[in-house]
Amino acid sequence: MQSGVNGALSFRLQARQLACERDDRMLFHGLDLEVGPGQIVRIEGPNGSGKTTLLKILSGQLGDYQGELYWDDAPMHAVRDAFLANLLYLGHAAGIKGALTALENLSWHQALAGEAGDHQARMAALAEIGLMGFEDVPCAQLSAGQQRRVALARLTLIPRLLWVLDEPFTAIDKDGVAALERRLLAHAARGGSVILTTHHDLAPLGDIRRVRLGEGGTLDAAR
Ligand SMILES: Nc1ncnc2c1ncn2[C@@H]1O[C@H](COP(=O)(O)OP(=O)(O)OP(=O)(O)O)[C@@H](O)[C@H]1O
Repeated sequence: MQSGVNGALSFRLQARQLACERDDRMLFHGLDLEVGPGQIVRIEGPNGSGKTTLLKILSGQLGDYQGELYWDDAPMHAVRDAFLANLLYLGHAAGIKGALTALENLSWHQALAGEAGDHQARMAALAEIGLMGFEDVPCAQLSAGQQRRVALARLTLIPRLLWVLDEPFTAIDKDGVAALERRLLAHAARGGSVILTTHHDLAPLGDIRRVRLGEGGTLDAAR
């Protein structure tokens, strides 16, 4: 597996026969999934069907499930650090600290990711996401959509092959949705991959695959 988006890429996240139960209810079972360079996978399903739970399992945040995860054909537990070095996870909540400014939040996230980063790059990322002029405002004073935009600036600042995005379009306006769709496609075109959930009706996102979680643990996979 190569770790640079600009290099020749070959990586693979595989899930085999995943199953997860919550409160005596099977969210999903028998789930096989494979994601590699250039692919976008959308996890679909009604509220409570297990989409967030699945994304957390796939991003290594939960251990209480059945089945196996592999990164580049190696069991996840054996290559966890290498996997995490290639992962960018954006959760359902924006993950922004309200007391910090947009710039400070980005510095903080870069530090957490082990990325040095610089002021100029952060300013450019905020400009790209439409937040020029708001860089020194405490995020608690930004709107929900602006806070989400600060979170999304991490996609620019923290280079990772695999993006796992839980409802990334939440609170984003129409232009922002279109810009994020373009960004996802561009990431895939450069050889990255995306696993996402969204309740939005998206424009066709290239060669997107869909995995649908249903009530009672049913599972459909369709293109
Ligand atoms: N830590 C937990 N402990 C117990 N039950 C949980 C836990 N986390 C989630 N659940 C339950 O698992 C089910 C699936 O939750 P999850 O958040 O994965 O659904 P979702 O498909 O992402 O829903 P939504 O579309 O509303 O975001 C829900 O019924 C939820 O109550």
